[in-house]
Amino acid sequence: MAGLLRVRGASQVVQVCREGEKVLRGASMKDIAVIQGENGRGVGLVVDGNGLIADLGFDDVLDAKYSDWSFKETVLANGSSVLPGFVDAHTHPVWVGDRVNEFAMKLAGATYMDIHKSGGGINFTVQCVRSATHKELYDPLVQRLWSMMRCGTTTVEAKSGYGLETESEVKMLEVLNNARQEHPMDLSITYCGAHAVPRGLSSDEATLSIIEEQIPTISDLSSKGQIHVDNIDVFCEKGVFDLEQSRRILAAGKREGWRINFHGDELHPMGSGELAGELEAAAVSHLEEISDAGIAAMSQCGSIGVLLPTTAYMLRLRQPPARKMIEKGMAIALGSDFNPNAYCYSMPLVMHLACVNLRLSMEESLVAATINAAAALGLSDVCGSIEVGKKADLVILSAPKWENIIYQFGCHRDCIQHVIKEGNIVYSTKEEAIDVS
Ligand SMILES: N=CN[C@@H](CCC(=O)O)C(=O)O
Ligand SMILES: [Zn+2]
Repeated sequence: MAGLLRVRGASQVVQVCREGEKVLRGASMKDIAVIQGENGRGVGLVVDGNGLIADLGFDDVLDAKYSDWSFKETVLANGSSVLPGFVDAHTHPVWVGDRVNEFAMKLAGATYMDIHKSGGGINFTVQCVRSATHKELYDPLVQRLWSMMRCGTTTVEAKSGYGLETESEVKMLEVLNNARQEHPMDLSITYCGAHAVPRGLSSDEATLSIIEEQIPTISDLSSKGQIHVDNIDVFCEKGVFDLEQSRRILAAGKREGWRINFHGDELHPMGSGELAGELEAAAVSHLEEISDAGIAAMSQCGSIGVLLPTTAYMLRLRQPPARKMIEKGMAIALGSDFNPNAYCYSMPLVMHLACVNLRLSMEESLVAATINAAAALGLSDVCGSIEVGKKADLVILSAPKWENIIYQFGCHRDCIQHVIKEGNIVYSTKEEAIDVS
């Protein structure tokens, strides 16, 4: 048999879960599955010709079992830890136009909405994206996907939302679809035409244009196989789209078969958690201002809270009540929220912030950045853990204990040795550890 990859000599393989769990809640978030090497016996795994995990365990056992397999490559993990590739459950990676000046404004006391109202924020990016060509959007997107991959991310949710009218939203979705074909990163694509109210329209007029024009056009293009959309998103926020407008837009997206995954309860309590329960949303992001009733509704319907510690940190917001969510049995995931307001694509840094500011343990952070983030995107049957039959999406560290990827904050460049996507080595700082046969 011909396999794609053999990884051997690791100190530990951090599976995260091993019983085919689709999502972890409550106390089970603390109890991650790890195969630990012992007494000089290394551990590793076998990847089949389709890039899927065929087996894992002690090297001597795997060597005997797969002695008649040949492998395209072997990674000698050399006493280091192997983790699942990270899943980033919330990003805005398609944009042009520099907004570094807004950081100084924020440090001087401006709020997110002050910047938005003064002509900066989303509407500034919208202006730049509307006048950009396909290539001008595609090239930086691809660079950003590589940057994310070098931080260990192998699957990412990616939104449109800087077009806010049909032609430019379609352009953004086309750019994302092209990247999905051409880049090794797995993308879950989200239509976010309700990211802001475009200049010149009221929020009611924008709602109508989304429901009567944008969604039908995108739906038509997807039924012709020209673009693919996985999720629908709305920025449900005071001064943007209110609860009723959000309900109408999300319900219209749901009728198209798109998964509901929206921005809610970020700056003001909007009742977004409760709306998620009513619409059976797959996920809601931010949730700094979620109510107790919202937590109960999301726990009840299995909707996943995607927490974004970079944004709460950058904007000095109240932190989302992550401990309460876990106690109440609500599933939580993590995302980087990479966008021109919060310029961070590093999931290791996101996990670190989640530990310090959201008070998660390192195990809970890892679960939220792998299997639960995959669940938020409906992908936890194919990625998010190291289990037989799943994609061989892996991060191999330079350290023997996995916790280093969170502890060594800002140091992922030194801590990550190899990133593997479906059995192919896509990034490596240690070429000499790769044996090509
Ligand atoms: N809150 C709304 N959207 C983004 C910000 C996008 C932007 O400022 O460009 C977020 O998730 O943080
Ligand atoms: Zn966002």
